[in-house]
Formats: sequence, C-alpha cells, structure tokens
Amino acid sequence: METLRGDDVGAASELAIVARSRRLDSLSPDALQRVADAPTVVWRGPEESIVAAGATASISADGPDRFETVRETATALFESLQGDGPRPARPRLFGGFAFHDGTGTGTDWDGFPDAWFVLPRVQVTARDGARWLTVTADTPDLAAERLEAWQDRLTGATDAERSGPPGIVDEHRTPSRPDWREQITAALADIRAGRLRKVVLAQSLSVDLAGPVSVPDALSRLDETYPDCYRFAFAPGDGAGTFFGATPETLVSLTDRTVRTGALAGSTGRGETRAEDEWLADELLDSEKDNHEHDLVVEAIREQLDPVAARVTTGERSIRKLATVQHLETPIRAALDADRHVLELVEALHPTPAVGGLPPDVALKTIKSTEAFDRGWYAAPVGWIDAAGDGTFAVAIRSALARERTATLFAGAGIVADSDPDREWDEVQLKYRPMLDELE
Ligand SMILES: C=C(O[C@@H]1C=C(C(=O)O)C=C[C@H]1O)C(=O)O
Repeated sequence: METLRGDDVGAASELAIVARSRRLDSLSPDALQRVADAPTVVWRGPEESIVAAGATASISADGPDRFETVRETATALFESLQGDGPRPARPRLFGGFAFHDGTGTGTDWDGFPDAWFVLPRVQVTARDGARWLTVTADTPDLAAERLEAWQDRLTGATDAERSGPPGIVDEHRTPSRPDWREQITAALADIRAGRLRKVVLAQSLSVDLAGPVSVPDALSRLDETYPDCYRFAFAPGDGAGTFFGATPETLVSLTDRTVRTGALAGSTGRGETRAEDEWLADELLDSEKDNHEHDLVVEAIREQLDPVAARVTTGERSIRKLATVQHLETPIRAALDADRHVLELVEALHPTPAVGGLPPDVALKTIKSTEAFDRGWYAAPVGWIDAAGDGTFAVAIRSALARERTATLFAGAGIVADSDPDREWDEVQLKYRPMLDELE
C-alpha cells in the first residue's frame, strides 16, 4: 500500500494504479463489511450505498493546510490511475477531516489524523437496484486477479444473523450538568457583550459496553431508522476504532458545477401524538430564537458560496423530522462560476455556524477553550471525492467513536442570545439518542 503524507504530491503522481470494475447484481454490500479487515469504509446516502475495504493508497495530512494538501495529493493520485468503468463504480477516495486542526495523539482520536483518505482495494457500490464490484491494484494483472478473487469471496455470501445492541454498563458525561450551565452562562455573557453571535457547544458521553459493538449490525439498524440520512463508518485501522453515525446534515455535494448544500439548525423534540408533534413543529417554525439561529447559518453559507458562485438560490424553510428530533431546514443550491474541486468548497464551508458559530474565529476559540474533550472528527466533513473533483461531504454529527468495549458519543447545541442552559442540555440528550439506541 502507498501511504502518502503531507506534501507527497510528487510521490502520488509517480504511482501507477489500475482500477477494474464489474456489474454483479447478486452481490450483498453487507458481506464485504463482514469479511474485510480495516481499513474499512461504509458510505450510505439516500441515493447509493458503498462498502469499501483495504488500501491501494491512502493520504493523510495534519494542520491548517490539510484541505489543500489532500486536494493536491488526491489530484496527483487520480492522474496516475487508469481504468474507469461505469460512473457508480468509479474509484473514489473516501475519508474525512478533524473538526479542528491539531487533533491530537494521546486522545481517544489516536489513529484518526487531521485528514485521512483511502483509495480502497475493493469497493461494492449499490445504486438504482444495480451492484458493482470495483478493485484497484498496482498492476493490471493484480487488478484482474483481485477482481476474480473478490467476486468469488463475495458471491453467494449470505447475510449474517444480526446481533442486538451490546448494552451499557457505565457512562461518563463531559461536562457535568452544573458545568454545562456555567459554560452556557459564560457563552451568553459573551453574546450579550457583543463578542459572539452564536456558538455551538458540544458534550461527549463515554460509555463502557457489556460487549464489543458490531458496527455492521448497528449500521443496518440505523439504515432502517434513518434512510434519508448519511450513514457512515470509517475505520482507518491499527486499533484506531470506528467512527460511525447517521447524520441528517449535508455539508456540500458537487456534481460538475452544481452545488447542493443547506442549513440545518434549530431543534425541538418529537411529540408523543401526531397533534403534539405538529404543535412542536409549528412552535419551532414560529420560534424567534430558532429562526435567528437558523438565519445565521443560511447567511453564512450564502456568503461563503458567493465568491465562487454565478448564482446561489435558497429554497423554502421547512421541518426535517427525524426519529427523536425535528429541525429547521433550508436547502441551498449554487451554480459555480468555474470548475472547482469539492474540497475547495469543503474548506470554505467548514465549519458552518450549524456546528461552529459566528464570528467563526471567536466561536472556534470559545469551543476550544470551553470543551474539555477533543472533537476529533465529530461535526467535521466526511465523504468522498472522485477523479473529476466532484464529491459529497456530510457533517459528522449524530456519531460515535467505538473501540472494543467502549464508545464515545458526541452532540452539541447552538447557543444564541435567548438560549436556556437546561433546554439546550435536553436538546443535546435528544441528539445522543440515535447512537445511544444502538448501544444500550
Ligand atoms: C451540533 C449538532 O447538531 C447541529 C445543531 C443544531 C441546533 O443547534 O439546533 C441542529 C442541527 C445540527 O446542525 C449535533 O447534533 O451534535
């Protein structure tokens, strides 16, 4: 495997990589996830489902230039790649970024660099009822051999019997409820003083489990409950564990020059009855505080897109209902003024004030000095890029990092002038639910 670090653009362009693919509608995408060793990737959106494993090459980068470094190295790597195949089966780089640069060693996030992308050895893609097997290798012979070997290995594999959630034996919250109140009170003072307009403060919940988590099983259950979310899992290997989740939030999707993104901010719970649920939705749509919180996100995304877009259009604000919460959502579309790489947009947009705040630099400093845990890849961009520079990235919320018999869950809430610490605490607990339900 070729591991490219930092500025290995030259090394990437000297590689010779061959991709081969074949349509095989009888393949079970799940089977690969169950037989492959790390690194493994799962990427499931409303339109397609991908499971990938192994590494023909990987890229990692640290520091504030991580977006640019990955973009340049990835472009060189794709230039050295031959063989394409039909569009759904095309080789892609899958990976993600840390929320802050400088996510450290010696934390739970050991093994998750500030940026890590993998060109998998084997990939199974399911889209529009068809399935493809794609392999990559250093030589055409090896690629051909690998294609046959994986076809044999995956054909006829039956779906394994699913296990239930492992069960939680102990849990530890950061911060405690009194500390959270203090943190929110301090943020509100900064907002009143005019230093901040919004900051998204998060919590972490570490749980000890009665047994190891089966990520394939947990993802299958998340598929059923969150079919219109991005379900993802990244296991870079070497004991790093698996970062996985089901996020409703698209950071950006780029196809040719068409950008699809949106604002998701402002939250309330789900009702016990239909009437209560509608009442809560109406209250959210009318809430001055939540609309203000949401407006800031819409404005910031539009401003970030303006310099690169010929046209930005904002759709209608509506309610996005998920199993445990409902949010305000506004779709945003843009037509770019020139060809651009999706990572340019990722860099421009991350973090949106849906997970960071405003002004961005003050909000990021507040997050760093307030939160007593490392966000790692939580609330950061995860997704894929292809040879054309297109790609899709989601915001990795509703997520957890699992390793052996432990898991750490993350969730946050947007703090604006009218926020109440106890309501924000309750909102965070609702946002833990999707992942907690997979564990307890
Ligand atoms: C930060 C999270 O969610 C974000 C914050 C929201 C809010 O404050 O209302 C809503 C959706 C997400 O953009 C999270 O789930 O951890």
